[in-house]
Amino acid sequence: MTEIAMQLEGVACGYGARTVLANVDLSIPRGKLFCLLGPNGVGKTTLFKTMLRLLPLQRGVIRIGGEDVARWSDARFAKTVAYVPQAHTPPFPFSVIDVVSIGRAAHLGPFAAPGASDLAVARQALETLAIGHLAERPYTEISGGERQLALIARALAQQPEILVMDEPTASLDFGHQIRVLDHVCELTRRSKLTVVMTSHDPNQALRHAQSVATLGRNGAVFVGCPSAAITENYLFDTYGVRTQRVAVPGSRGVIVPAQQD
Ligand SMILES: Nc1ncnc2c1ncn2[C@@H]1O[C@H](COP(=O)(O)OP(=O)(O)OP(=O)(O)O)[C@@H](O)[C@H]1O
Repeated sequence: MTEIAMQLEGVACGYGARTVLANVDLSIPRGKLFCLLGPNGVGKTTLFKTMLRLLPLQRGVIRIGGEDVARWSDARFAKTVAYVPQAHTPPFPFSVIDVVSIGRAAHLGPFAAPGASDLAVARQALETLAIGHLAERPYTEISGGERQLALIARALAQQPEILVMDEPTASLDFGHQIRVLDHVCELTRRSKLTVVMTSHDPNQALRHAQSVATLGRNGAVFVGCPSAAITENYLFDTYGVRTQRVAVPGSRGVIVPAQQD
């Protein structure tokens, strides 16, 4: 039986009196990569922020390991769940290694500074993503893609059980897109890390995810294996484009725009 890392039951989320998604039920399997697909503005980030307790839950329950997280302390939640937000512009010129070391905060006592072992974990996270050479550079003076990689390194340095990533590869070059997702997939197998991410690329979900949730324009959620969830009908209904899946040996295939006559 599949073990569930995170469960959403009848979740409603939104801003103030406005509800963006009204009734979401999701079971996110432990030790797998779970990808949420959906059009712009449908509510993916809003749902993630609610799952991360950054927005108040309007209705429903969110469980981790079967426990209602509303009862968890912030410290326990921070040790368990790491978040890679969409790339942002930082206010202060911290060095990259300082930014990544912030990921260790959840493991330190109050007011404690990162020690040598924490810095080693942070450096390892940078090396893993092939950006060790940026360690001493000011975070404000690196490229958008490099900043995105640093935020992923910060989340990896946190050594969470659940890694939530909102469009983690949006500003990454082709090679980094594949390497970052290959690496987190490897962590799902090796360390039973659970990865929950959004993407605008159905091929990314096909290649890397074991489970996919598709959000329709009406807020309807379908969850299944990538091949069952990412159908030509879903892509047409959601994005208004005709596609076809082309068979590629050794993979789940590749989705391409359908030929226009
Ligand atoms: N801070 C906010 N206050 C009020 N409404 C917001 C806020 N942020 C987003 N929204 C609205 O909530 C809805 C869902 O936005 P959200 O950012 O969750 O969409 P998304 O699916 O992540 O989109 P995208 O793929 O474009 O990133 C949109 O209508 C958006 O305009």
